[in-house]
Amino acid sequence: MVMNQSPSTTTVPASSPLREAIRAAVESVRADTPMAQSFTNFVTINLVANAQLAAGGTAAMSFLPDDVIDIAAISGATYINVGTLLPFYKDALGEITKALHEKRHRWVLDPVAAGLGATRTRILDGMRDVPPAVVRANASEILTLESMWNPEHAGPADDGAHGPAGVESTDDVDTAARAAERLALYLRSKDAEGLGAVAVSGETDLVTDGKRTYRLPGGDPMMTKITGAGCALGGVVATYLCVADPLVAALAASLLFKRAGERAAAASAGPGSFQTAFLDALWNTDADDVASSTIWEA
Ligand SMILES: Nc1ncnc2c1ncn2[C@@H]1O[C@H](COP(=O)(O)OP(=O)(O)O)[C@@H](O)[C@H]1O
Ligand SMILES: Cc1ncsc1CCOP(=O)(O)O
Ligand SMILES: [Mg+2]
Repeated sequence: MVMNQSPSTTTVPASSPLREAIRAAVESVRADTPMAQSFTNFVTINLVANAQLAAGGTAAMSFLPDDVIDIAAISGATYINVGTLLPFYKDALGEITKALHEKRHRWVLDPVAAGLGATRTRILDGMRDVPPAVVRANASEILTLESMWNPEHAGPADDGAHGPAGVESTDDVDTAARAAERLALYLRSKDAEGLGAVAVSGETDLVTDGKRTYRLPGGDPMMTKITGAGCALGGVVATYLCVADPLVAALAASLLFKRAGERAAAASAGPGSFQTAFLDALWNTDADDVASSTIWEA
């Protein structure tokens, strides 16, 4: 489906500091091969690592708190995903996120299935005071996490929200726009440098730092027919976070995925070949392709 531009948005000009920053992030990852470690779910862990490599970075997966905290010292950023919960996660994630916050080490959270089950809620609630630099999630997860974390939560501004979902979204991206902006402001209020961003994925992605909000059309519905496109996107946001600020990292990764999804759909015949084509497309999509993408500013 082709998404039309809303009359209330403008297109970010072809030549702009934002596009230059996105281009620089993509080039810098290709040139410097930064490492972003992950504590992620065991369904999609392989795709996350391969996507990070295909974007030009490197990967390291770990689940032992001491190890994750030690690796943070040589990792440009960390990716944390709560998709598949194991008994030890309850204590491990609290210990890790507290240490990352104390070290001012930047990390990305994918709150997979936020709102589903008391244990996941307890784990995410435990991150409220030590939050990440970037939250990357689908619309339902953003709506749930924002209402859980933000003391300024404005109530029913997100009319039409469907509440907690499984790993798939039951809400559209626009429904979560205000919540994403409030969540981004909350992240920034907790960051030592006042930086933070939220990336909401869907048919048209939304990326915001709470003050500026961008919409990124494109991609392909086939991206929802493989497991882990969202998780891999979170991992690649962490890869870009090694070299760029949270807003630019979230934009660069989201745009790379949109362009790669389009290429992969054109080159594949179904979910199996799409996943392979998608990794190839991440590898073959260059900084020009990413930085010249359509970007609408709200
Ligand atoms: N209907 C769609 N059309 C085009 N791209 C999509 C669509 N749905 C999701 N995507 C893309 O797929 C990737 C994963 O997003 P999403 O499926 O929302 O995440 P999650 O797997 O966490 O629910 C993102 O790059 C997003 O832009
Ligand atoms: C199927 C599944 N179950 C727990 S985590 C997970 C993967 C979710 O991946 P994504 O959020 O990228 O769709
Ligand atoms: Mg997800």
